Amino acid sequence: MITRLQNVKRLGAELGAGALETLFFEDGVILGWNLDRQADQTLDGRGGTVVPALIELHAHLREPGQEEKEDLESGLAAAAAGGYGTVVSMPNTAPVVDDPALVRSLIAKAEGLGYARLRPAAALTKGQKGEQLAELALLKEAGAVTFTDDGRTNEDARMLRLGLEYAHSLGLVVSVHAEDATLRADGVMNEGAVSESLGLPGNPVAAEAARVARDVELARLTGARLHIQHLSSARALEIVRRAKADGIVVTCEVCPHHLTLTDEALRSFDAMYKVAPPLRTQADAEALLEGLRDGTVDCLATDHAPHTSAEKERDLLQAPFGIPSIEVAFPLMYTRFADVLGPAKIVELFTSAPARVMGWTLPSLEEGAPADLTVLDFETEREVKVSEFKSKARFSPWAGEKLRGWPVLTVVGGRVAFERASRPDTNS
Ligand SMILES: NC(=O)N[C@@H](CC(=O)O)C(=O)O
Ligand SMILES: [Zn+2]
Ligand SMILES: [Zn+2]
Repeated sequence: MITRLQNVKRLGAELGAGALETLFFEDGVILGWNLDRQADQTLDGRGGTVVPALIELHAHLREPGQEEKEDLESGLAAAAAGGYGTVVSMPNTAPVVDDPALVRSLIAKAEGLGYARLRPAAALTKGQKGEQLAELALLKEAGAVTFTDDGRTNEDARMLRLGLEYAHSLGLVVSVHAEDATLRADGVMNEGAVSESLGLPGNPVAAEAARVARDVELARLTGARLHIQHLSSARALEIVRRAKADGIVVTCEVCPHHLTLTDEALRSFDAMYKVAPPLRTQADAEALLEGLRDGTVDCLATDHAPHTSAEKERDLLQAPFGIPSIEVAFPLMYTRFADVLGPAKIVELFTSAPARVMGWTLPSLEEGAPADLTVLDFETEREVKVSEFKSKARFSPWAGEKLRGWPVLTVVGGRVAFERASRPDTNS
């Protein structure tokens, strides 16, 4: 079946300046632009800008075992609504994804849903306990794309060393939640002036910086590919910057919440803002933005971490860590930072950049590439409405904010995975 996607612009130097073009694809593969071909189906891009579908390297989809928070269907539908065509899911589920059969069944189930593609991360250690390596080769064979004990920290340095070496021999990246658990202790927010004034237990920047320093040394030792997840502090970023200058193979991601929120938000005592690593200071957020600008930060990832409203309504000491953001990440980053970074750079940070981190073929809209694409509307301002979320987590730090850059059409493997109602405020 041939599909034509009409009325779309390509991302050029000047936003909105390009001519309206038509992109053709057949059976999930791009045929080319403006062809003289008959089509069986026509999609309308409504004047939006078409880019390769976004790639998410870090999302908690909670299946199996925590479906009250999220499941594959709600999580991948939410991802498609956020413009993503590919999602790397975290393995801190119940049970943990440390079993090749589970990896296979998750991928098979996701394929049947028709939303974003699932490319699961598997646990680095059995049960994410840090005691024994998981069966990395078999997990890779089953479809796991990276190994991580995210949700937990890699306290045993020797185990991480072994994991890095083994993963490297398989050609895969190890992704780490870099916080020293003993230093982080029972901290519920960033340790600093705000935690002191609120009398809440703090988690110091040193917990992250010290762990990043250790892990960078393990990357140096092994020559393996280390990816640091959700980097949150200026200090840790500086360590990555120096490591890169030294030629160490290390990559890192930052999350929208660490760029747009600070520990001041905790003055509300709202556990919605409780996340690991914690929201830091304005100076940290600015340093992360500079890291994006100068290339020290490799890509954006959401760390979409849904929980039930009941869980997040508990007090700060009791509530679980995590902020969901997969449905708003792109418009949020675009609206806040297009003037600093430029739209093309922001798109890159959500597309080629994560692919490069994982060592995947770079996404493209040229002939022969998979028909995974997203149409972005840079013009229409729409409000963040949690009632419209596909995610089960119907709360957001950005609820009520007016944003631009919303995905209006997401196509995965040539099939429509998401389409937004054409006018805002018509359906709610
Ligand atoms: N980031 C979080 O605050 N929470 C994540 C775990 C994690 O990413 O470490 C979760 O699974 O909820
Ligand atoms: Zn983590
Ligand atoms: Zn995470």
